[in-house]
Amino acid sequence: MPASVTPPTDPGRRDDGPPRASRRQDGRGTRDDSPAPKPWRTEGMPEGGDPKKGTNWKWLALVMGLLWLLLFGVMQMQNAANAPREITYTEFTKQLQAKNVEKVQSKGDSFNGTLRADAAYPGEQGVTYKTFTTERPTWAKDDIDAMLKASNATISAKPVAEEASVFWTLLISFGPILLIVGLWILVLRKSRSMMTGGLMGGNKKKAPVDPESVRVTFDDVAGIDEVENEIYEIVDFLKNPDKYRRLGARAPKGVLLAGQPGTGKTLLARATAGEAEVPFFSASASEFIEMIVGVGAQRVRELFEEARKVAPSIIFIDEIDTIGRARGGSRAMGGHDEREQTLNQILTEMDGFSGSEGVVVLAATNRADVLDPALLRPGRFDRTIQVHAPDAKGREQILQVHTRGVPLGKDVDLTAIAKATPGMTGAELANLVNEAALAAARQGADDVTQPFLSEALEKVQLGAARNVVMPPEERRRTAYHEAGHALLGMLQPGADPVRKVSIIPRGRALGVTLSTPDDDRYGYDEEYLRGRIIGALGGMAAEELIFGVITTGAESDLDSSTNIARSMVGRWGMSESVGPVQIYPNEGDPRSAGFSEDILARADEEVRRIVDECYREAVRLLREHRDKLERITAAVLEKETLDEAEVYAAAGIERPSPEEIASPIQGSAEVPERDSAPTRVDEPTRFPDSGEAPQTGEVHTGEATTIGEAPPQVDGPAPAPRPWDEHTGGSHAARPTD
Ligand SMILES: Nc1ncnc2c1ncn2[C@@H]1O[C@H](COP(=O)(O)OP(=O)(O)OP(=O)(O)O)[C@@H](O)[C@H]1O
Ligand SMILES: [Zn+2]
Repeated sequence: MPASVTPPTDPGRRDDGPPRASRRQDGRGTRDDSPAPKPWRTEGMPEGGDPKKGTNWKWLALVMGLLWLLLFGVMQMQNAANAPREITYTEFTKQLQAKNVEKVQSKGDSFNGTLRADAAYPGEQGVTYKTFTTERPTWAKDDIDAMLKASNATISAKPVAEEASVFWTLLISFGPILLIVGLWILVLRKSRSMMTGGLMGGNKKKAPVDPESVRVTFDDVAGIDEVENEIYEIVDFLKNPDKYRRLGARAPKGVLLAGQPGTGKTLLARATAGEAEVPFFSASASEFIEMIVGVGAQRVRELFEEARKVAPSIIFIDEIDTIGRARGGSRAMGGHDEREQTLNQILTEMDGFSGSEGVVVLAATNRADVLDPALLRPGRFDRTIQVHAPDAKGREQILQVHTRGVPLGKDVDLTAIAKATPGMTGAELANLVNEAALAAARQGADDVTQPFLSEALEKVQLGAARNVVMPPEERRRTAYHEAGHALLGMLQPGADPVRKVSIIPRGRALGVTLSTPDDDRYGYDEEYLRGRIIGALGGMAAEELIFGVITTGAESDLDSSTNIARSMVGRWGMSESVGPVQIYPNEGDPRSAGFSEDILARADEEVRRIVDECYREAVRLLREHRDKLERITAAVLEKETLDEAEVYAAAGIERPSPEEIASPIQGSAEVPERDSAPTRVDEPTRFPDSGEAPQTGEVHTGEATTIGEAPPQVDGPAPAPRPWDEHTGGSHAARPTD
């Protein structure tokens, strides 16, 4: 059976095949890419309730500075007009004799005073003066007293001209100091916000988003009703806090949303805020971390501070695992200290507020299994809500939500699309609709008809076709390779039906075989898994059978088959020799989990044995059914792409009925989600990078875990996409063309 091309869903697909690429093209709310001063975004802030009062300092300083400059200027002008002029004693006596001196004040031999009428200032053309100062030579023999009296001047011992200038004097001496202090505060504030905000980017402040325009409600979230129900309690608390407070109940402080990417965790968090009509602060955990130790913690502090100011409110922290990994875990972002400090700050903040404040922290992760247990303790994220990929009904509802604003053709059958897309997440479905709408727009169509949607689905599932001409020999080899996958997929009892075989090059793949189940499957038995391995090796087996050589084209096939075999042995207890123990930990080296070299070596042997057996079986089956292989090859060479009916017809095999496929599974395997880390091919020992595994002490019932309908288990094993999802399954990597 062909290793199926994925419903392109899973978190960490390794190849760069195109189905993955479009995950983030959907509208992701109000996230924007412009540099923001704080690493979080806010929505639904009450009007005028911008808690960033601090920035007022800037204005204060600016205003103060301007005011001082203004006063200084005025003062200068006044000085220019009214400043006492220094005049000669001769000029003074002249004015006295002219009886033009009104007031005089003297101290010792210096005089200053005011004239009755402006007088021409000697020595400067066209300049007049009214106030003056002068110095009386000590040897002067004139009778100044008599002269003053004769001139009828008022004589005083108090300063005349400077009376008014006390204020100015003060201002002159303190103004600059005030200005400097103001500037200093401004600079301080600025540098602090640079540290905590725009260290790496600009400092543009983002205005709080208009509450109306961003309101997302539960109407926008489809197909995950059971999760909505769980979260509704929080909405209710935020809306009617008194109802709960009266009974002494506290709101949950933290809720962890766990689930693979694109399942709508962010959307759900926003909708929670939207439903409760409270401000929404969102940040990605990785954005807290910078190179400078302490910045992350500072940012966390500020975020909580702001959220508290406008409580009730919701804080959403995405990708919490980037900082919330168990301490000592590897692959942490940023420096170790920085990560830990940031995490500690989050824990401190959460400890610090009582639930009655009304700040609820929602966090999202797709690696709940690697989180630091400290995060999950009571009073922190003590509630985990599993958000699963939707089932067929859910997918249909999601398609409905996303086609609300799309004019659909009459022929569009959303139910059929939902059926054909097992494993796809909300984000992928949103993207599917968008791709179809884009294609329709490109062709100038009036509405989005079924062909557009089918084409988009093919593009999303298989990848966009590449416009290259393959050499005939290469094409033939690819045709046999894909036919091998397809035929084995059809021959395996209970395998997922083959949907499509194509030898049109897409992305890195030269050809693709797609097979998906009729219904969502949640668990897999050993036979089925072996069938997957046999199918995955079918391409390579066909090449060896027909051409007698093996090419590099089977790389991703080997990758996926090895991965399945490893999980069977090391995670799902399907090897007698190793036994029902889980020797491959979620992360890191199994040696560190305390397993002996001996058992690990045995596991390696077992993996080898399983893959060998499957390969031999693949070659045997293809040899036995060579006629069918030839017919499929001929058909795909002729038509390039075969759909389900065509490929079964070419092989002369009857398509299995849904009952045959979806047989109840005994002792099913939990299929883990995979880790997002790229697997290094050069590693001598590769451990399955699988994520969600049954927790220690967890009773595994062996029943298929359902996605969607079943009440989500809090910390139980999460059903997940197939571990081989990350590969374009039946497709094979491009061989070097030369
Ligand atoms: N249940 C759903 N109903 C409607 N739309 C959905 C649903 N799930 C996902 N989507 C669509 O997919 C988009 C992306 O989903 P979202 O960002 O919430 O996923 P996520 O689980 O938070 O992913 P990540 O783990 O990468 O943060 C949403 O904006 C929405 O358009
Ligand atoms: Zn292949």
